Amino acid sequence: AWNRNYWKNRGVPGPDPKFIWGTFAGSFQQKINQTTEIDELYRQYKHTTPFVGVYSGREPQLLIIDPEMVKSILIKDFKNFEDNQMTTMIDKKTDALLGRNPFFLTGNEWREKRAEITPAFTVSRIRAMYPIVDNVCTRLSEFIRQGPVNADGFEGKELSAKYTTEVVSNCIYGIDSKSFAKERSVLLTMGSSVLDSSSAMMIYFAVVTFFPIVKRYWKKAFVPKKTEDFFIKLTKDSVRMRDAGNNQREDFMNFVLNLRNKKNLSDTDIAAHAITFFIDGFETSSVALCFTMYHLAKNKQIQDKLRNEILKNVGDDGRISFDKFSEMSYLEQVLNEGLRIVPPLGFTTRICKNTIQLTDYKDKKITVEKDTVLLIPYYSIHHDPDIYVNPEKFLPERFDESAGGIKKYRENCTFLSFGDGPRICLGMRFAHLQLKAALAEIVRNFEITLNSKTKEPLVFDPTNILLVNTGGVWLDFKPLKK
Ligand code: HEM
Repeated sequence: AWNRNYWKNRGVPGPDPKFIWGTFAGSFQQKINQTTEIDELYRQYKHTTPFVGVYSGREPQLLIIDPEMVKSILIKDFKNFEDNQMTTMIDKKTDALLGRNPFFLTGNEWREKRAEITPAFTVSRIRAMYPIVDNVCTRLSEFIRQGPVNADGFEGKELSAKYTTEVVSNCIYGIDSKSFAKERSVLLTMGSSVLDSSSAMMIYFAVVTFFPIVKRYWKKAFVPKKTEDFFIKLTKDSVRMRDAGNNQREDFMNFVLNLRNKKNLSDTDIAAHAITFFIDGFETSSVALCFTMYHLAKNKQIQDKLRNEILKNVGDDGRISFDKFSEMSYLEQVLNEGLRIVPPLGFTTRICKNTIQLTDYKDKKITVEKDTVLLIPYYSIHHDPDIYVNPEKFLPERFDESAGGIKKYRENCTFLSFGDGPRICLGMRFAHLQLKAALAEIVRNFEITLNSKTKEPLVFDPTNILLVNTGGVWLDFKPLKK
């Protein structure tokens, strides 16, 4: 029988669950994005309780509101909350590629894979990859200059995905994926099909929350076989080319191949490392680029101020050198503000490894059982007026050094676009570089304006796990004189 008073009996406040869906009726039925549903609860319960009792289907979960508690879970008391909910959904045998991605791994396996891949993102590796990124940027602006297919603007997310796909394919596979064409490239189609499985995932979640036992017998493979084969073949071809002595460069594949020699990795291991970069990096980054351009289009003054900074940093060869990116402080603020106002991952989950006790605002101790899922509301924290003044406004200056920069937000664990603690995003530095390079390229060559086809206010697509505007973000790019 379903105990719908689970939280009430424990003295934890929360809305009454609906008969079938529990708390998140809108997202289960794919009518409302779950981040939006979580955000409504956050606003409703903030100040009254540090955590809200919710139900995902029938499964009791806890939505954490209190920032200090968020900090404990992600950082201070990490050992009790090492894993996210996805780690319980993926099976290494059925999903060869996702089953080797740190995001989906637990325990020692997670530690090992994470440690294996971390050195791929040192500053010196990223510096070595910069010429590749810079080359993709020149092709990006050529592509925009040719104009959209019809006179009705570019869709920002699709344009951004062309860019991030091209960066990834050049940095990993050493191939030009022909993303900058009117049609979708094969790689972009295949990459999207990895993530289109997010709909399949939601159905699986729904079944599993009603009948948890299913999880033991039915591990769903989220990556379609065709997609898996495509990426394994692509990797093998790329490895063969490298082994034959062609295409030697200090990119991501070069790092993985050195690793192979040390650790005896199989082709599938290599393909999995490569696809980690692809899956975890290409869509999150394209969401970030898309919404940052959206806010620049809506704020001409900010766009002009940014353009001034960028133009001062262009070298004699018309390009921007790697070191300049760490000197452009306004670009950094704009990017951080873009990531704050729409963190591509709107929330995350953590699982209690042991039974724990949490204290509420009346100093009452609440027992939280082992295996309970905790929801950490990244988007809501970013839109909390007690944390960010005027949270709905795009204000890069809030991150100005004279106001304490981003440091104070990081220290309080209130800037969470990349998560925090030992599971913080592995690709953060790389994401920063590729986003800054694209923004610098676009803003110095074009004036970005909003196309009236964009539906406002923004409504996050209920079928996507990441935050994406329903109907797209349509932008126009007016070429500026050189
Ligand atoms: C703007 C772009 C990006 C955003 C917003 C982003 C966001 C995130 C977030 C929020 C997490 C932590 C999830 C959690 O808290 O549960 C994460 C983890 C991760 N990210 Fe990113 N990411 C981005 C780009 C990238 C790139 C480019 C790569 C790879 C090259 C990457 C690789 C990873 C990996 C491997 C993890 C899992 C880490 C672990 O569980 O140990 N990400 N990312």
